[in-house]
Amino acid sequence: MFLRAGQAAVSPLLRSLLPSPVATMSTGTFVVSQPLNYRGGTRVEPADASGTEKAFEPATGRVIATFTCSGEKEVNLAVQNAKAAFKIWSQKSGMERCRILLEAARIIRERRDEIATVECINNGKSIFEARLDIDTSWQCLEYFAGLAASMAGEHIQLPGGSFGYTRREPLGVCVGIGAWNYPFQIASWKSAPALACGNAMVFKPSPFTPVSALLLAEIYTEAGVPPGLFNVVQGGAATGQFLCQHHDVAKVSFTGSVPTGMKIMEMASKGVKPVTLELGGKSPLIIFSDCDMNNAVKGALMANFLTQGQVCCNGTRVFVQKEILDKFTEEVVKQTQRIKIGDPLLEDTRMGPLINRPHLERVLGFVKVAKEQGAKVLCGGDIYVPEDPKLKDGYYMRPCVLTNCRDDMTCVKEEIFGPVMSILPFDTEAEVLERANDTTFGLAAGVFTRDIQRAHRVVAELQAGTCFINNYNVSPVELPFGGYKKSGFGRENGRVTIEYYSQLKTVCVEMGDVESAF
Ligand SMILES: NC(=O)c1ccc[n+]([C@@H]2O[C@H](COP(=O)([O-])OP(=O)(O)OC[C@H]3O[C@@H](n4cnc5c(N)ncnc54)[C@H](O)[C@@H]3O)[C@@H](O)[C@H]2O)c1
Ligand SMILES: NCCCC=O
Repeated sequence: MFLRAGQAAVSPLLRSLLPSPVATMSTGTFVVSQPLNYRGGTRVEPADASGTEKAFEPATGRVIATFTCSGEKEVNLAVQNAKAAFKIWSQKSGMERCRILLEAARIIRERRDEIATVECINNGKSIFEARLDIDTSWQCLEYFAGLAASMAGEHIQLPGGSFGYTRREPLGVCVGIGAWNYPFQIASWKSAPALACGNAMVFKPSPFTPVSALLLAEIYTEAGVPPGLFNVVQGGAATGQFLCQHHDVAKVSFTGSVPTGMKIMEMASKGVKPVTLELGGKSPLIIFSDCDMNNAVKGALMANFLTQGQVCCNGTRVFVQKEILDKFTEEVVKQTQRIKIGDPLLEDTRMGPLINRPHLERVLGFVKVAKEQGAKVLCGGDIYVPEDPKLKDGYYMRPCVLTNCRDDMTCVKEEIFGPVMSILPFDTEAEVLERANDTTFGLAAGVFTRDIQRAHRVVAELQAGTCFINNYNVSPVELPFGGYKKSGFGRENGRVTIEYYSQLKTVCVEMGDVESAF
């Protein structure tokens, strides 16, 4: 589908979310007037409320939706619907589930542009990036569709012809709670393995980005899942708490900050429910002097400026070996200054606005504190006002590169979650490893070097769940993703994720007589 810059065609699916008739979407025009909850295979207004929220278009600062946050009654209804659908879905064979998930993947692929457009409008990331997020979403559905058909237990021989076998069974109703930085991708990465294993899901998006999960729900229905298998409840902390405390919920998969993750774990512990926690990070990126400089510079930008720096696994502590510090820094600054900031729906934009005004101010506050603590701003770190008048109330800033950084500075220790890179010089491998690991987080890490032995030696020592060698922030769905230390536990993607959405039953079969102790 070919689109004019700043515009996207609208399919019937999306038109149902919009005031009709609408032929195209462009920045400053999108409004959602339809209900944003999804239950029992259809959009619904929640049965009760725990407050209201507004969702914004970060590019313009406009309100695009005002919606009711779900109360306990609505959460109960969503869980009941999921329970009913679970009974049907869990009885299907892996092949049957596989076919439906493949159909959902096909629909996402077909509607890639419109889903990406909604993501771009509600989140602020560039359309270029949003499309890549949608790609990793349908790929994830395809991947787990494939695994659905091949999930199997073991057969174990025992003495005297007796034997045992294991069955991999679904958990029941799983809850997914998402962050705002990858709204559609997070909903897909949680629901695809959950559904592939035979579970049902109630998903709660971030109240900042409520829209795209609804598109996923409609796609699942169109692909043929039973009504109620994937439900969406909107809301903030209160709605999330009703979900986590619900006695019919078997598992909670959470993506968000460490403080919220700790609360989720505490709530889940009361019902002895398993949790997956995908939390924050402050990841190191180590650039050795023998690196390929071009790739290392590109890697540093990939590690810091995707989605306006609002990426959990970003490599924001960029350790550079002293011999190449000046050359590397000069090139990173040059390329950072070239990043095209502006209307995220334009094809050549590579950096849109941050998620909202308070977050923009928080990120700018980190830059201010960094300066007070002695860091030097080499570029950016200030508000950017695009020329287009309709963007004047958007939440834009210039991407920032800091030098003169020390390990004890706030900008080096805390997750900023914005486009702020801290450059830190180092001398030796042993020294940089110790400094890289000196953090309570452990989500990701990266190393650039041409020395293959050093690369593997270093990643073996890095305390991080995902390590990149000579690249950064690529997300193939075949690879497990998740954290060490306070960045959480459990994994998303890769074969191992099946273990986090299923339980193992052991069946012991006696072929002889019972040898009783009595
Ligand atoms: N590791 C990962 O895969 C990953 C991916 C994306 C984002 N993140 C992290 O997410 C954070 C940014 O996202 P955020 O600001 O949306 O995080 P957040 O913790 O504020 O909110 C995340 C979700 O939790 C809900 N929530 C808040 N309080 C709750 C409570 N008491 N009970 C239940 N639910 C509650 C929110 O409504 C939202 O849906 C960053 O720290 C980032 O690193 C991690
Ligand atoms: N593409 C994966 C990013 C998840 C973290 O924010």
